[in-house]
Amino acid sequence: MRTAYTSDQIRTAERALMATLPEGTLMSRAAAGLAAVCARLLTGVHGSVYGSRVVILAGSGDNGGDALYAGARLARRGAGVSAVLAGSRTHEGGLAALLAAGGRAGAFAEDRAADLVREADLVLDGLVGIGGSGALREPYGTLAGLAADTRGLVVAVDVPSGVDAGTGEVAGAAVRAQVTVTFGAYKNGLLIDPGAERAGAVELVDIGLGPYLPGPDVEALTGDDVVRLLPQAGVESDKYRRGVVGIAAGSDRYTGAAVLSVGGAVRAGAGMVRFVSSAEPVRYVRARWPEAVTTVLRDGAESSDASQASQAQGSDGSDDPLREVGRVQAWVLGPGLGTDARAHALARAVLAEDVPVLVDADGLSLVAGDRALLRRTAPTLLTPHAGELSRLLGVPRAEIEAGRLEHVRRAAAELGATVLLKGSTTVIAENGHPVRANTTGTPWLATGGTGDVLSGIAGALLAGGLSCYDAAACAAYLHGLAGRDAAGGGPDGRGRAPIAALDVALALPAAIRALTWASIGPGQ
Ligand SMILES: NC(=O)C1=CN([C@@H]2O[C@H](COP(=O)(O)OP(=O)(O)OC[C@H]3O[C@@H](n4cnc5c(N)ncnc54)[C@H](OP(=O)(O)O)[C@@H]3O)[C@@H](O)[C@H]2O)[C@@H](O)CC1
Ligand SMILES: Nc1ncnc2c1ncn2[C@@H]1O[C@H](COP(=O)(O)OP(=O)(O)O)[C@@H](O)[C@H]1O
Ligand SMILES: [K+]
Repeated sequence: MRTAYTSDQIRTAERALMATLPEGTLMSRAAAGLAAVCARLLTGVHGSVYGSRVVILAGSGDNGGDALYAGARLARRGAGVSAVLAGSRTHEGGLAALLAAGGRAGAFAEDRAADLVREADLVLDGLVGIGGSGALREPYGTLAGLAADTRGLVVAVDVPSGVDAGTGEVAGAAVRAQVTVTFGAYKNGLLIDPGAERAGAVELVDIGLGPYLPGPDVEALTGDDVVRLLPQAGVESDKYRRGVVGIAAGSDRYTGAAVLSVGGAVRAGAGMVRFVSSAEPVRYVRARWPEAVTTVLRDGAESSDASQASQAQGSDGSDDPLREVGRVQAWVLGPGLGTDARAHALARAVLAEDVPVLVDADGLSLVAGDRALLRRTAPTLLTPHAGELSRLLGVPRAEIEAGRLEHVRRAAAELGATVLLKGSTTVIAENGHPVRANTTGTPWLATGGTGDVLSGIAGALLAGGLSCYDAAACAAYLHGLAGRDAAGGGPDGRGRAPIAALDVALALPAAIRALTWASIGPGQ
């Protein structure tokens, strides 16, 4: 598990640790770790530290201090180090160390800074760290812009300047780093977009903070965590014990969503999928996924697919749309369902069942219009994208995208459900737990229908016995991994190409296999 913290949590832990150490020890550890990473990167881009050009963007606080001390270490190894002093003041010890090591420093002047940054092999962003707040003020904003034009690498110190360390929010200009060297522990903003995307690859330098950290504010599953949580097939398994997932999805207008949701469930390892819908989507689902057991709903009544079951409309004339469907351990409700009266009746019936229900897409619109549907005893997992959450919370979509952490938490609290907010970083909130941020995925997943696949994956895991919180996090992880694998290729697997949603479902077993192999190793 990767754990992350707010700035306040980090500061409290740092204070407790500092009280046990001679002054300056932590900054010295931080600078040593930072310099070691920079030396490795410089060797990669320049061939050696000696003779390389390093430019430090130094702000007024300790973040600038870290950068200046690290710069001193690099200067002693023969790098040409220049610092642009951008703040109203400068960390005195750090500046003295740099100058003593042969580095140079000068106050910010735009033309000079632009020339230095452009020609640098490595730009060290020490403008602000966890002490930053709000949009970057000048000249920091200008320097963040200049860093984008360097031909060298940009390395952020602790967090990319302009990224809110506690939330990942970016209020204006922000540094975009290839590598962020962070101290003591991950900060939330390194795991959640837009901040995560600005951070690039994150390297954690241990400064001894571990014992002083509280429970995390945000966490991210690793591949090993996912393997440990995933339901396994064993000798005692049968299709019922492995978990039957019911999927109520699709309409005559939207048949594809149903095919994709069922595909996600089939390929993620459901013991069995029971699919309920009107005639058209049932036809498509049966053609693509013969594994699914289907039930056709017609005109307020239902009749089962001739190949799978008998006539559904009972002699008692009951209008329970689920009466003939058979038992399931969890439901997926919503992809392509429509929002008409019949969809509403089906939603009411599914949400009345005493099993976990995942609500997605049109199911979320129905719930937004009738919150009473969420008054249930069994757990509910909602999987909105930002637009859907905007309707559920009555908050503009842009605000949700800019503040994903705040809004996913608020949704879980207000709606009394587990909430998985989709997007460039998928985040999952459940009251009383750290928010989980997903670290897999690729922007190529931004294509119609991939969310439907996700609903099926999570539904299969719910039916397999995982809690909403674990099912959501594992599904997001596997979905991201399968998306990446489907988009990837080429000799080293690092090529990227457009994908279709069905590719994600098809890539699932191989992605799970590779993950399991990596986690438990061959021969287990
Ligand atoms: N504590 C520890 O044990 C350890 C801490 N460590 C390091 O210390 C870092 C935290 O240092 P910190 O507390 O000095 O804050 P920091 O991030 O440098 O910036 C604060 C200054 O920035 C400014 N400023 C703020 N917002 C701004 C904006 N939007 N736009 C422009 N300027 C803005 C503001 O200054 P002012 O406005 O007064 O000029 C404020 O005073 C941490 O990230 C890590 O790198 C490591 O050495 C390990 C041990
Ligand atoms: N920029 C992005 N980077 C990574 N993943 C993304 C990005 N944009 C969207 N996704 C993922 O793609 C999926 C899209 O789901 P959704 O918006 O419900 O689409 P649809 O309704 O067409 O199925 C989600 O899992 C989401 O997290
Ligand atoms: K920084």
